[in-house]
Amino acid sequence: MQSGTRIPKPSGGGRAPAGAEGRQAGRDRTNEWNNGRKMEQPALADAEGGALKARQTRAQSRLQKPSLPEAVLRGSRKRKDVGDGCPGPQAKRQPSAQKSAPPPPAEETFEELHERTGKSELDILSEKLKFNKGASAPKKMELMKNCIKDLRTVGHSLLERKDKFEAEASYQAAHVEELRAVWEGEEAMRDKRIEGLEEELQGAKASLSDTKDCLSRVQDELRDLHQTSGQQISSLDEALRTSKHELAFCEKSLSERTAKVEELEESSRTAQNYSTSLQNYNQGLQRQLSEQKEACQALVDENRGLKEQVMLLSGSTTQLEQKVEAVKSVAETKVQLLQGDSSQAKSELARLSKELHSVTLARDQWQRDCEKWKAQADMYQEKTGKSLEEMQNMETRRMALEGMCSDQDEIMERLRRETAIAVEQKRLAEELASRRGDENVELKRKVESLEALVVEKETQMKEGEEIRKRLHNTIMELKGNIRVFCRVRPVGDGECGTAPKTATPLVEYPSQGDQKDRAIKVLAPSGSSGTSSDFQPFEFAFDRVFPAQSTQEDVFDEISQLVQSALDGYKVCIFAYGQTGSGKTYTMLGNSENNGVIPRVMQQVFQTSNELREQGWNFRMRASILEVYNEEYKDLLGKHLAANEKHKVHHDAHGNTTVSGLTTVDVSKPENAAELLRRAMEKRAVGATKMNDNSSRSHMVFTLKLDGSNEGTQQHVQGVLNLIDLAGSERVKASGSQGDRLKEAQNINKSLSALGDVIMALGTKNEHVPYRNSKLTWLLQNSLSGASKVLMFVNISPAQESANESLCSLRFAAKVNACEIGVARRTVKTDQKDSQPTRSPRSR
Ligand SMILES: Nc1ncnc2c1ncn2[C@@H]1O[C@H](COP(=O)(O)OP(=O)(O)OP(=O)(O)O)[C@@H](O)[C@H]1O
Repeated sequence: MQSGTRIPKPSGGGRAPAGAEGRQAGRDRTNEWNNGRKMEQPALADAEGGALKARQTRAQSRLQKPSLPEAVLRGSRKRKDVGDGCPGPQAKRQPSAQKSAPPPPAEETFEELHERTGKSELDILSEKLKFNKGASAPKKMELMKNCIKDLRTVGHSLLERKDKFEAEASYQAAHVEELRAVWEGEEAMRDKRIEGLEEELQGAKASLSDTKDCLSRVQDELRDLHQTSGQQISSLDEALRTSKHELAFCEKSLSERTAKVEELEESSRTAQNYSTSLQNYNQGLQRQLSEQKEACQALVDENRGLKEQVMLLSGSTTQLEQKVEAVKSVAETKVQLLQGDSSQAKSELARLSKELHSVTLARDQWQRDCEKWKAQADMYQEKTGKSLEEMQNMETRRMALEGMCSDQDEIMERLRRETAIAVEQKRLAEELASRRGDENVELKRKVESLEALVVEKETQMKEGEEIRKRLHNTIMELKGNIRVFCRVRPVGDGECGTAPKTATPLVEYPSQGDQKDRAIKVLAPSGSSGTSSDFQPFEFAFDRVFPAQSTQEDVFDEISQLVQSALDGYKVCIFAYGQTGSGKTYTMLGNSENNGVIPRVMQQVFQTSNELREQGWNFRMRASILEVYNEEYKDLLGKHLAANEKHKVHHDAHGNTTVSGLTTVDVSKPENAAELLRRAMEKRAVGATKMNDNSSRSHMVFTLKLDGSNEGTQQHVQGVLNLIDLAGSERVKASGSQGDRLKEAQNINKSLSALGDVIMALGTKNEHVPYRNSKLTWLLQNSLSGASKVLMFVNISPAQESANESLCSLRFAAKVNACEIGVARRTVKTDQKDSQPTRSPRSR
C-alpha cells in the first residue's frame, strides 16, 4: 500500500451467504441502497407484497447508518488532536500499543514529517545513517536521535494505521454478520415463500387434478350420455325411419289398397250389376224354366193323362176284348143258343165289329196322339235339358261371381282392418316420434348444458394450468434456473423408431403423477462408447417434454409467459439445441403451414403490446438477425461487409449488447417480422448433410429489442428477446464430412461446446465465465448471464441410428437443467423522483 493512501470507505457490500445469485443479488441491492434508490423488484415481488419490501427497508435503514470506520476514523483523528490520553473507539487496543514504545507527547506526526522531509515510510525505515567524516560524537548522537525520532514517528503512524485497519476489519466482520443475518432472514422468508408457493402449486395441482378428474368424469358421463343418447337417438331415428318407412309403406299400400278397394268396389259394383243382371236373367230363365217346367209338367201330366187314357183305353180294349171274348163266348153260346138267332147275332156282331173298329181307330188315334205328345215331351225335355245346362252354367258363374264377391268383400274387410291398424300404427308412430322428438330436445338441452359444463371445466382447467405455469415460472425465477424443454420429432421416412431385437419404442414417455409431461425414457446402446448392440433405458426429467405428436401450438403455449416477460423489461433468451436433423429449425421457425416459435412470438408481442396501449404503454420494436458462421458474425438483413471489415460485439455496463454495422429494422406488425425472417433465411448458410438435406450450417440469432414507455406513469422498460436456432451438433467421424462441411462442423461443435462451458461455469458460480471462447457465447453474454430468463429446447430424433446422439444431447440438457444461473432482473427506469414502485406493464 502506498504511504499516505486513504483507507477506502466501506462499500456496504459484503459476501453473500450462498451462491452467485446471492452474491449478485447482494451486490445489486447494496449498489441500489448506496445510491439512495429503491431497488427494483422482480415481477414476483409485486405479487409477494409488502413483506419483503418491509424487510428490505429495515435492512436498508440499518445499512444506511453512518459507517463505523468513519466513526473510527473520526475517533482516531480526535485522538491525534488530544494526544494519547484521550479514550477513543480503539481504547481496547491501547495496552498493546503501550507495550510497544508509546510515542512521546507533542511529537511530530508522520504527515508533518513527510511534509518536512518529503520521505516516505519505506524511505525512512530503509534509510542508513551516514556520518560525515570526522563528525563529532555529539553531532552523531544528534543525527541518531533525529533518526530515532523519525523512526518513532513512522512506527507510531504505522501502529495507528494498524489499529485503524483492525477496527475496520472488526467492523467489516460485524457488518458482514449483520448482512448475513439480514440475508439469512430474507432467505428464510424466501424459502418460506417458496414453500408457500410450492404448497400453492400443490394445491393448484390438486385442484387441477380434481378439475381434471371432474372433467374426465363429466367427459365420461358426457361420452356415455352421448353414446346412450346417440344410441337412443339412432335407435329412435331407426324406429322413426322404420315407422316412417312402414307408414309410407302403409300409406302406399293403403292408397294401393284404397285404389284396389275402389277398383274392387267398382268391379264389385260391376259384378253386382252383372250379378243383378244375371240374377234378373237367371230369374227370367228360372221363370222361363218354371214356365217350361210347368209346361213340361203340364205335358208330363198330359202325357200321364194320355198314358192313363191309353192305359184306360188299353184296359177298355182288354175289357172290350174280354167283353169281345165274353161276347164271343156269349155269342158262341148265343150262336149256339142263338145259332138260331144267327142272323141276329150276326148283325149284332157286325155292329159290335164296327164298334170295335171305331174303338180300335180311337185307340190308334190315342196312340198317335200319345206318340205325338211323347215326341213333343221329348222335344220339350230336350229343350228344357239345354236351358238347364245353360242355367247350371250361369248358376255356376253366378256362384263363382258370388264367391269372388264374397272373397273381395273379405279382402276389402281385411284391407279395411289393416288400414285401420296402419292408421293406428301411424298415429302411434307419430305419437312416438313426437315423444322421441321431445326426448331429443331434452337430450339436446342436456348435451348443450353438459357441453357448457365441459367448456367451463376446460376454462377452469386452463386457468388452473395458467396458475400452475405462473407459479412454476415464479419458482423457477426464484431458483434462478435455466429452463429446459425437450422436444422429440416424429420418426421420419425410412427411419426406425424401435430398438433392435425387441421392437420396443426407442423413446417413451412415463406418464405417472408429477412425471407426466416431464419425463422421457430413451433406449440407447449401453457401454461407455455407446457402440454396444444392447440397448438399455435412460430416463431424464425436464421442465416439459413434448412427444412427437405435440403441435407447434402446444409448444408455444408453454413459452408464451416468456414473451410477456420481455414486454415487462426482462432479457429473454430461447434457443434450440440438438443433433443435426432433430427439429431445431422446425421448432424455432416452423414452415409455411406450421409456424414455429419465432413467428408466434412476434404475433404475441404485437398482440400484447396493442392490448397494453390501453394502459398507456407504447412500444418501439427493433429487430436484427445475424448468423454466426465459421466463427464470424454475418448480418442476414444487410449487405456483407468488405473482407477487411468485421462486425464487433460490444457490451455496456448496463448489460446492453450492440453489434457494430448490424442492420436493425423497426417493426410495427408481425408481417414485417415475417418478411425479415424470409429475407434472412434466404441468406442463411445451409447445406445438405447425411442427416438433413437442408441443414443449418450456422447459428441464427433473431434479436427483438422492446422499448416501452408509459407517459402516464413516466416509466420506461427495456426488454430483449433473443431467439436462436443453433446449428446442429454432429459427430464428424460418423458424418464423414469433408472440406467446407468439415470446417463448418468443427466450428459448430466448438461453439456448442463453448456454450456448454459457459452455462456450466454460470451454474457452478465460477469466478471466470469463458464467454470469449466463441463468437456465439461472446454475443450472448448478457442473455446467458443470471440477469436473463433462459430457455433451452433440446431437440431429439427418435431414430435408431440417432440413439447415441440423442443420449448425448439429453445428458447435456440434464446438466443444463441442474444449473442455477441467477435471478433475472428487469430493466426499468422512471422519470419521476418521487415515483411509486415501478409496476410491470402487465400489472393493472
Ligand atoms: N416436430 C416435427 N414435426 C414434423 N416434422 C418435423 C418435426 N421436427 C422436425 N421435423 C422435420 O424434420 C426435418 C429436419 O428438421 P430440422 O431441419 O428442423 O432439423 P434441424 O435440427 O434444424 O437440423 P440442422 O441442425 O441440420 O439444421 C425437417 O424436414 C422437418 O420438417
